[in-house]
Amino acid sequence: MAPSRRLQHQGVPTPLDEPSGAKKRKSGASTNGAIKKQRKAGVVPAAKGTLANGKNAANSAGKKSTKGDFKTQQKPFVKPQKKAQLVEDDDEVVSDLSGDALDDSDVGGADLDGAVGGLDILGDDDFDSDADDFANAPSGSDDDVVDSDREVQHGVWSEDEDSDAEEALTAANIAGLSARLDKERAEEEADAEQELRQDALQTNIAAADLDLDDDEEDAKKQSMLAPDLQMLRTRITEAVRVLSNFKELRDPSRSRADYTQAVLKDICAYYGYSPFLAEKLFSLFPAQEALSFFDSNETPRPMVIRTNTLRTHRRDLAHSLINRGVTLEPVGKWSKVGLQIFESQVPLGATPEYLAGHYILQAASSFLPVMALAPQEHERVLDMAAAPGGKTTHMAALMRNTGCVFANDASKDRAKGLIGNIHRLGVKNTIVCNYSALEFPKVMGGFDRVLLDAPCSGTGVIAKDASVKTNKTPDDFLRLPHLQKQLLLAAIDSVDHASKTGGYIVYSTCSVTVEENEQVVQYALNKRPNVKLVPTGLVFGREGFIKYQSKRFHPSLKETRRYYPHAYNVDGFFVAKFKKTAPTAANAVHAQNASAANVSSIPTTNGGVEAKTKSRAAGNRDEDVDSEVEEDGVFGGWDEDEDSKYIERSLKKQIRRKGIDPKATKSKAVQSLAPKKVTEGESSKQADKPEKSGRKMG
Ligand SMILES: C[S@@+](CC[C@H](N)C(=O)[O-])C[C@H]1O[C@@H](n2cnc3c(N)ncnc32)[C@H](O)[C@@H]1O
Repeated sequence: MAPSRRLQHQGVPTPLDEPSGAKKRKSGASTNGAIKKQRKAGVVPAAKGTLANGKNAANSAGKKSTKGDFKTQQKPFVKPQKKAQLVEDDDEVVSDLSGDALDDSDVGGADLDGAVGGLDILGDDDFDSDADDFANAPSGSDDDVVDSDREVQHGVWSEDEDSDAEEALTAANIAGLSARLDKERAEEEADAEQELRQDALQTNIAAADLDLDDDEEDAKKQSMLAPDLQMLRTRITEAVRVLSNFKELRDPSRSRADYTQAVLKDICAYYGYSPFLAEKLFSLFPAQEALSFFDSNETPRPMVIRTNTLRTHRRDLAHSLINRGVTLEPVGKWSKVGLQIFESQVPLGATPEYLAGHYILQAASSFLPVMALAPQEHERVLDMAAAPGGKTTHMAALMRNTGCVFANDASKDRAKGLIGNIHRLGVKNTIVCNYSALEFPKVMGGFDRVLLDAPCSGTGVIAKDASVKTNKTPDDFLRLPHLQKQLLLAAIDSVDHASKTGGYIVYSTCSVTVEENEQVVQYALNKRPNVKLVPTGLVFGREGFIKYQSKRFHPSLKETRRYYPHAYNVDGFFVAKFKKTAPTAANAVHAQNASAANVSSIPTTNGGVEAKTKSRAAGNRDEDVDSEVEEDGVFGGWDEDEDSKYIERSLKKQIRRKGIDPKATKSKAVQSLAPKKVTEGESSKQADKPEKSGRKMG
């Protein structure tokens, strides 16, 4: 469904197209075409070998056939007689685009950009929903450059009169897109044929036997290549149909569990998930919707760029890029700064506009946490896990480079990318720091707002990294939530409840699991009665769960928002917004310090750094994990009754990681990190007020 999806605005709920998957896999040839197309789009294929024929079903969602779908869905294109008249009133735009703002020195120079661009543009292995890989941005024909004349360039594009302007822009681009799709289709057919030949060779069918001009032969070969896919899809569709109307359609000899088990087995084979993850994700939705979710994970999301309003206006950026042969349109009415890219003749990470910091490549759903946080001018804001800086730089733009953003990340390597983006985008109100965020608010507190865009399993961005399908274990869904809970408490404790303008915390992940989202939020509500959930202010998104399997969450969890690829055509995401109403109690701070001491950050390929739970009893992590499960109870709890001996040991390890010999500095270093006994008054000072002697900034 790639092309039709790509024409949808992101964020606007779209009707589900359930049987779409069934349409997708009519033949081996279309499957091959789909695989090829996804490779072009830079999608990482899932692990091979999950299917009986040795092919990877995971990334072959039959996009080829959707070319036809796209055409039939579109109204016949009529070339616009008049050039688009665009009108814009950009709230977020900084009106003064002075020479200073565009000063080359702010751009950070080619070296820096070159060094950093990799993180932002060429993607990184880590999980970061912002770091799209546009190096493979498809290049197309020349004939789709639309309206490069001055009338369009000097038009004004109004957000408030959005529909006209958006339609005009869309129409202006659609001709090029249509032509390009035709060309792509022809190319894909050629590719598909080529791949069919290769696949046949791999499956030991003699190349000489292949006569692809012969229809009968062709059909025979195809059925030899992909019979299992067709069978699996049919079985999945049928089981889902029964599960959706179980009373009426069930075979009386089979229970719901029988059907579910069977369909999960087929889902694992068809899409390439581990049984564990397939079940976890399947259980989030009704059966039919789960299928849509799995299907949508096979389709790359549209490329999106965020206009840097510190440097330019969206309309100007759009026109510059259109003139370079980029086909684009506004991402949707919900954002004033996003542009959705359909096609580009130039690598989007190397345009002059990119190098001058006029935009950043950023997934649409990554806008949402910052929009929910809504940082205000002149505030003091903390971004706890900031690299590579998509959200930090968005915050700085909303704050119009006033106030101060502390952009922290535990990974030094990723912090380099963060610094690069800050320079390239002309951000001047930000200080970068490199702590484990668990150390806040000890490092610094008293913030008006804090964003915790937490390290997570990435189950919302499987379309970008199919390895998640197989590389997540049950242990990950204990360790990550453990870290997320501790980070969230640290975020809460770092906020000034008495802030005149703020007092807010936003928690977000690019994961859709309940363990990493509602359970973490519920944990924070349990541990910090001085916060409450408030509306995110986001205009779309599904309500968070207040009930999931045997778990029950506080009714205010309805204020949180879930984002799904199949529902909104954006990466899977979760956003919760808290308001802090009072200082954190002294005993809670003490407990937090003790608990945090038992979580250390270790580098991983997933989000850069993640938690390693320290043994709380006998140095055995499994025991520790088990005990957490017991303590978790309904909401996922945490026991602060820690053994000081182990806390101290953990603190020493922290000191060692900082390159200090704990023996040499024993008393001082350990004392400086160890939780202090404080009175209630002192505690609130410590948690809610900034420390004057902040360490290691910049
Ligand atoms: C989802 S990414 C953040 C993406 C970022 N907010 C953005 O918009 O570009 C999660 C980040 O958390 C960082 N991280 C992991 N554990 C951390 C910790 N204990 N303290 C601070 N940062 C941590 C990782 O290095 C990673 O960069």
